[in-house]
Amino acid sequence: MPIIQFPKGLKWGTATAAYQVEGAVSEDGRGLSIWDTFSHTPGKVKNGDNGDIACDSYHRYAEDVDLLHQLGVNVYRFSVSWSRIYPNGKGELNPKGVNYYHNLIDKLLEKGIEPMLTLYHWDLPQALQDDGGWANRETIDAFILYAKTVFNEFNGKVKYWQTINEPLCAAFLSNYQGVHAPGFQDLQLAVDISHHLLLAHGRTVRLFRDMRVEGEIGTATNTTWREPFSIKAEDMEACKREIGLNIDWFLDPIIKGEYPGYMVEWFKKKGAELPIKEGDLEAIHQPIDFIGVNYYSGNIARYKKDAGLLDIENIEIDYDKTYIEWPIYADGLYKVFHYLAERYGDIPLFVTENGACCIDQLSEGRVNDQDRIKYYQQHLTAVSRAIESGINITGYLAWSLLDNFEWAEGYGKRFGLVYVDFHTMERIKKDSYYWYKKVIANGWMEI
Ligand SMILES: CCOCCOc1ccc(-c2cn(C[C@@H]3NC[C@@H](O)[C@H]3O)nn2)cc1
Repeated sequence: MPIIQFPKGLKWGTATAAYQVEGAVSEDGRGLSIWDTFSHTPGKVKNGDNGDIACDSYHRYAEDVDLLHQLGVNVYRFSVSWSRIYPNGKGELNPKGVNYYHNLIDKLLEKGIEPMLTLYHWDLPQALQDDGGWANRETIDAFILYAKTVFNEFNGKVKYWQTINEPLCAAFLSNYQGVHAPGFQDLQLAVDISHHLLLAHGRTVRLFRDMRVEGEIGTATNTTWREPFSIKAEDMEACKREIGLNIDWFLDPIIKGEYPGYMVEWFKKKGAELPIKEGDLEAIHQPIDFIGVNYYSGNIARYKKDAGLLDIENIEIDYDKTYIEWPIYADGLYKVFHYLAERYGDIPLFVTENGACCIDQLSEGRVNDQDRIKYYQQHLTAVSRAIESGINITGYLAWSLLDNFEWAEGYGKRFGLVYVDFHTMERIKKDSYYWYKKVIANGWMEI
């Protein structure tokens, strides 16, 4: 059996997000978020699922940290619920909310696990949405107040920070496709919000530097790969647009100080223009310490007139797919790494999400998820190939520690290394948990 070796200094961990695991949505002063509103709106989430209880991690965080400790990780990525800290998004601070995250972080540090804190993982306080949400530039000011509070509270304890998780989803799935909260379907709105999210990111990084907060700050970027069906220019351009919307649209302004011209023109053709004001690009263009890479899937694709936002169609050849219907395309992750390095230079890349949704059958207290193990083997091989090729990859976080609330898909789509019985909240380690534990302990894997 071939052995794939990983560098000794590679960080290993898992990731979750507040609304997907915490529950306790009305406890200890937490205010409503847009995902509370959205998930309680009939027809928005499969099976009418919502995050009211989720994995009950608000009450079971010590148990979750024990699972992390037994797994042997050295990093745990979680997000802070903005509306636990500021129930109305701004104004009165909620000390019980702050205290919850001190307890979680202290428990992690006690077990020798580095917290990676995501400031925004899609759960905008509903009170701010009522004032226009991310479409309103004043929401950026509220975010800066919230970020300043979090920096002040956890500086010195937290060493890894991420600003906004997957701005593509927060802008376009939420305001163009309408499949995520708050559920609008307006391209100009989505483009405006993508710009405001980048402004919030840039001003937060500036604040982080001005406050001399300890540690490193970075992004959490959606990434994907599209291999052109042919070398025809129209096919190659279509694939560039899909990759470009995920990566270039969000990372070019941060790292290059400008939007990708070909995408600006594309959106203009579709009737949407960027709301750039004097000084915006300078505010966004702040040096970051790492690019957070979130990767799940890729495909072969070709140009198709008027197909979706980008005039592109996937060629559904018989790739194996995960249970959420995403093709398994590990070579795409390898291509993404090289794309990022060629476009942005040697900025450290930290895989902050990668994982598989599988049909997890619990039988006699065991989940034999060989399909998930195979997915991880394939994608960790891509990580090793890239490192061997000289790409600066510093960490890898599996999505996710726990089965959790997978947004509009609800609880039926399980990504966890740990199975959660959502009736009893019992946590049951899957076979992939034991496999990942061994990879972390050994620093190598068999394929
Ligand atoms: C305009 C074109 O737009 C099409 C993009 O369509 C999608 C759909 C879904 C995703 C998607 C979903 N996930 C999993 C979550 N990541 C964060 C964590 O909370 C996980 O639950 N990652 N990416 C990306 C893009």
